[in-house]
Amino acid sequence: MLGLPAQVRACLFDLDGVLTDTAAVHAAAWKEMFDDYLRAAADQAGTEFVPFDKHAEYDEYVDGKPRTDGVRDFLASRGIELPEGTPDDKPGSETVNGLGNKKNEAVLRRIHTDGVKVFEGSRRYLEAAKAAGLRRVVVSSSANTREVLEVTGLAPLVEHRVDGVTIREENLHGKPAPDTFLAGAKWCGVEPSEAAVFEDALAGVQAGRAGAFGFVVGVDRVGQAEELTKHGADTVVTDLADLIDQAEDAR
Ligand SMILES: O=P(O)(O)OC[C@H]1O[C@@H](O)[C@H](O)[C@@H](O)[C@@H]1O
Repeated sequence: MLGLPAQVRACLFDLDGVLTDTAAVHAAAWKEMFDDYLRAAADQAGTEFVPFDKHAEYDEYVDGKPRTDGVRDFLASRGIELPEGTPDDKPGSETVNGLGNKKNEAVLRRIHTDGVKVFEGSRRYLEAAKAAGLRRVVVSSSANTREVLEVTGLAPLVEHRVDGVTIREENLHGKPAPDTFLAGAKWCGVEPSEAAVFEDALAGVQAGRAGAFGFVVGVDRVGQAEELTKHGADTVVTDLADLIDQAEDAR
């Protein structure tokens, strides 16, 4: 059904880059924050400023992960370790939370000024999944999931959210650990083998593989089909509507 194996009863959708065109918005906000930090650090140390690469470094160290994991993992790749701080640290203070808060200001500013675009093929897929009686949960690392689902009008198509707020409140491991997707399947009352994961991030398909889900759909928005397959995708599409079309063609 809908391009999924017959045993699948629940769909676990990532948000940024799968349902909404917000992966690039996040990447740009990360770059703005990291470049300010790296430039100031290089000035202070008298070393060369090496900017954040919003494609290669974003995909490898940041994409799909909870905010503080993204800060920590990227800085570690540059040999930098900062104190954790606390969630209410002033945006821009030199802690993992302070830098994360600054990135959040940047992403919210961009969301409010530029708006959020929904991938129409994804809206069509959500509607088809609802009509087919499949369970529908959004599983995202973003603490801004609720707001994004509301401003885009996708909220009524989604039954439940496991997001950055849930991760913090319930102390879950973020992607690439499978915990958030497992929580989504549990909420639906299905086994992981009866759930399909839809992901555009390498950390996300990796979580799908780690949780032994019934099917992992890699959504390739940036030309990384091969990497998605290597990290755990069972199939790769460029648009969720392709799955509907493939299923119709196969009839
Ligand atoms: O900073 P937020 O909105 O809580 O989002 C955390 C992460 O959420 C993921 O969905 C995005 O792929 C990442 O780019 C983002 O950094």
